[in-house]
Amino acid sequence: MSHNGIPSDLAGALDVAARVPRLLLSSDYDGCISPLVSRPEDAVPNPASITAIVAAAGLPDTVTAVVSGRELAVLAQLSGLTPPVHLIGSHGSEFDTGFVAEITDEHRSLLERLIAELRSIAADYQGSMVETKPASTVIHVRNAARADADAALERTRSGPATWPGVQVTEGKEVIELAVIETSKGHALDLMRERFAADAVIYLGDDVTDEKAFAHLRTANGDIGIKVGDGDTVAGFRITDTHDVAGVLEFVVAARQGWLASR
Ligand SMILES: O=P(O)(O)OC[C@H]1O[C@H](O[C@H]2O[C@H](CO)[C@@H](O)[C@H](O)[C@H]2O)[C@H](O)[C@@H](O)[C@@H]1O
Repeated sequence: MSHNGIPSDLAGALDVAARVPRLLLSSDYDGCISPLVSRPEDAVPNPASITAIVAAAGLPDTVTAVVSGRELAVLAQLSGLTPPVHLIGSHGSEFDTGFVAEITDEHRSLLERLIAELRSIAADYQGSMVETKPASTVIHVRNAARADADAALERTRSGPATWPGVQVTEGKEVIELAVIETSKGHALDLMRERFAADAVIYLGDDVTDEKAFAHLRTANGDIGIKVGDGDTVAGFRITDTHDVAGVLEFVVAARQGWLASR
């Protein structure tokens, strides 16, 4: 280990990435900037991570982004982050300019049926609940007894998750059913191109973040950092949200030092 729980190989890679002409520093929200909690509406960000992201956004030629599964408005409210930090919601499909794909009446009608079906499933399993977003709905089972949680998830998998036109994402004690395709990887591609970033750093903890890791160009200096356990294609791993703050602070300090020395 070297700095703040950051493995030394990761610290070395971050030190190189911090010296590129144009850097995109990006992260997932839940499980990275905020610890996972029982109630989604209580997901408060780690203040150290917020301070570091805001500091990075104020540096020359440094773009910052939070790419979340959350609805954009909720992400903005929970994180408290504002421009120049870029917020991208709905698993990479919802920008401040709107959704990357049009949400049609047909999509909205399918979404209404999905919400009704998930609510009917959740009603049968104490502790489960349904979250609604503009292009998707989520069944949450974190607060249900294990057997109830498993049964609710299985009914979702074998029921509404099989309906035509439904995009399924399994996450941490959740299954999300969307009516449009989403990809954090495409969101990173768009950001990279828009800001002509020479390197991209991305931190994520969940299955949905694997699409982001898969779009990184690690041979060119991009860095993917998996937070916590689980299979991943990311090149590096750290333990928890405290380490996320450590990584963000490390990048800010390294880039400030490099910028000052030029
Ligand atoms: O892409 P993210 O920013 O990580 O968002 C993914 C999902 O996060 C939320 O659910 C997760 O966090 C909750 C609060 O800590 C937790 O209770 C739940 O079990 C987790 O799965 C959010 O509610 C979802 O809408 C996001 O898609």
